[in-house]
Amino acid sequence: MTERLEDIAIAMVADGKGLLAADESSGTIKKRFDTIGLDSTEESRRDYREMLFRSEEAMKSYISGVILYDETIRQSAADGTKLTDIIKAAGSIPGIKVDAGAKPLAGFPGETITEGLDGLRERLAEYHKLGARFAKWRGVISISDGLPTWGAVKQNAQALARYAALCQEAGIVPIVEPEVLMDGKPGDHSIDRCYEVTEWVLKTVFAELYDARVVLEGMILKPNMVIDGKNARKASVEEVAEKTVRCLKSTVPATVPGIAFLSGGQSDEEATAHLSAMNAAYQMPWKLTFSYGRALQAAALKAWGGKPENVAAGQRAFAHRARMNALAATGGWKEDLEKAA
Ligand SMILES: O=P(O)(O)OC[C@H]1O[C@](O)(COP(=O)(O)O)[C@@H](O)[C@@H]1O
Repeated sequence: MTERLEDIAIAMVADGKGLLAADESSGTIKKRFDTIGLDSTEESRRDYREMLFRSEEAMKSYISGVILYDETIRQSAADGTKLTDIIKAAGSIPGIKVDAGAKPLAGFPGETITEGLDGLRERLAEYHKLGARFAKWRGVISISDGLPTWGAVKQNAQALARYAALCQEAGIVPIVEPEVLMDGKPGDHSIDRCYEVTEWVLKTVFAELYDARVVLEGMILKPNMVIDGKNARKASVEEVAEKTVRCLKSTVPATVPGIAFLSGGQSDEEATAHLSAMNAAYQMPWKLTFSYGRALQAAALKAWGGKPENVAAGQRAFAHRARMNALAATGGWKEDLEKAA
């Protein structure tokens, strides 16, 4: 039976479910493990991710898909079961990060271009065999005086579009992630500047997707929220929700089935509150859910602390955050639920 891209995309944003971004590259996972004083080794990375994927209740009820890293999609659990089989057994879909990271963009000081297009067709064919049914590529846009430039916005959008077209050719749903950083340097930009840049970036990305003949029904968008820079004042939850929804409505075609936000350095509860406020207050043509890395994992990582005896505590922390975000995906999260837990 052939799997239709449209059906995979719809399943990825099923009601009250969202994506777990567990695709930290080696450098990023090392940074995360440093916070709990744990060495990043092939085994510790496996143990950590196995703990998350074996959180049965959370995976079955709240997580529609998991974004994996190249190492993880090939890894097996301590008992020899493939990690992808654990994910599938929970009714969740394995996905894969296929970009090779953001590298300095020649001629554009302070800006980056995401690499990884060379050989991508062949890699996608292999990932499909390994069980991946969706992929992810992240373009990174920084805000500072005079940045971003048109050159960087355009080149990142073109790379995202070429990646997305290759994914669809391979029967893989592309998650298109153009991230306007909130925690870049200096990070003191206002929410209105974030709005302006995000709108520009999304308009450019959808123009490039159109030129590349990407089928919008078979993709998911992973954007940043419209939010103040990390070192600026903090807008209210209502303001973030209103500006984010307005920006998305003016840039994202209604045929896109779903939008799954990145958390980008927001605290766990902020990321949940913002998502819930959008879903509670606005009518939208697409599903709005989460594809969080840090905001889904930070509490679990801390509770686990790299110790086998803390696996159950880590899983409880993960299940709680997954449930809170699943509620937010339908607008039903309340602050009291955090306190009660
Ligand atoms: O290691 P990388 O490639 O820099 O990716 C960083 C992370 O950014 C994300 O795109 C979003 O994560 P956050 O929700 O933590 O911002 C994840 O999918 C990914 O793991």
